[in-house]
Amino acid sequence: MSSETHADPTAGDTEPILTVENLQTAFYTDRETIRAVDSISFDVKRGETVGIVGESGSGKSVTARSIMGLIDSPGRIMPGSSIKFQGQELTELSDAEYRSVRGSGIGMVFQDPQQSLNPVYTVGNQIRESLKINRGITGEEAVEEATDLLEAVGIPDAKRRLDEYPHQFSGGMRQRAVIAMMLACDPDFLICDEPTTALDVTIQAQILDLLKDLQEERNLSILFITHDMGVIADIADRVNVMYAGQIVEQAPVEELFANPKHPYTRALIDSIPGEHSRKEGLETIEGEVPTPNEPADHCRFAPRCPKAFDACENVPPQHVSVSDEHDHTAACLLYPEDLTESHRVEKHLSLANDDTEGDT
Ligand SMILES: Nc1ncnc2c1ncn2[C@@H]1O[C@H](COP(=O)(O)OP(=O)(O)OP(=O)(O)O)[C@@H](O)[C@H]1O
Ligand code: NI
Repeated sequence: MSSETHADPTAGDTEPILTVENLQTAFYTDRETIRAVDSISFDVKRGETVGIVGESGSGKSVTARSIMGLIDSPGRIMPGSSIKFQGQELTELSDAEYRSVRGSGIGMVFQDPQQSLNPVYTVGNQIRESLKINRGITGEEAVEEATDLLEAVGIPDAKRRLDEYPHQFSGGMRQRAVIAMMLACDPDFLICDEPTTALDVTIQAQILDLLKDLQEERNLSILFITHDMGVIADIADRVNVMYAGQIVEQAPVEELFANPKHPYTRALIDSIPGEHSRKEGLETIEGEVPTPNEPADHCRFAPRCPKAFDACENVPPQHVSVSDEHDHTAACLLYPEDLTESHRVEKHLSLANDDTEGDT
């Protein structure tokens, strides 16, 4: 079950543009069922940047691909999952309807710009093609619009560079060109999956600044995916921390860094290079994310958790509020802190039962 939102109903702008509820995406391989995304819920409001952070294999990209309608066999979005974009249920769309959402409503920027650019066409050609298909703009008007877009993403000498091929662009400029191509669809929503991971830190900072500027100018909503807590601190308004297919903590960004609650979040923060580590000393997290190939009837982080106790192995932690002031939840049997251990365990068990009843 999702937590109640406390948004002021009169404040139209705080209405979510994207609401993901109970999203489950599984891959059915010969050997096992991989629950890559295992019942996650979060939303994104207009004009804000929501982050998803977690180590490799935690399910970040599968979440993005699920929203974009890009899950192919042997993957499947399970019944009971809901992805609402601007009020429209995306999980029920036909392929053709989904293509039109991708062409106008939602744009996606990947880590590797090559994935979005075709090496045999000039950059200008590709932007003009997108303008034609998605907005019906052609001819001289398209050339002008394409030039404006390259300028908007900070590519110098834009008019000339329209005639160049992707390989003539540096990595950072190529990623800017991809962002320009996404903007050609005039999207309301941008999903960025590790867009700066392949770039060196200076260029990375420039791209993050560009995204912030574009967001402000165009009132874009952004879902930003990264494994890098430093990048999250820089760009996100609210953060979802993901582990083995599940969201383990949700909070506004300052609150998350000031008061991290889930032991996994603490470990992630402590592993930021240069951050002086906490007394409890978890500078790096030992081990790796397990493949989520079993039902989540326990805490998947327990084997790596310094605070785990017996119940963590057989009780599925549920999201509980961990702050009086902020919209901040953690799925961990250590909370709510003011209860005794046995009462906490009881509370999580009862929330888990409510949840399965709600699903049937
Ligand atoms: N096509 C597929 N077939 C089988 N399993 C898959 C497939 N795609 C993803 N998975 C599995 O889903 C899980 C989540 O993968 P995902 O790519 O979403 O992780 P991620 O958080 O994006 O990691 P990274 O930081 O490495 O990009 C992994 O266990 C992965 O092996
Ligand atoms: Ni990924």
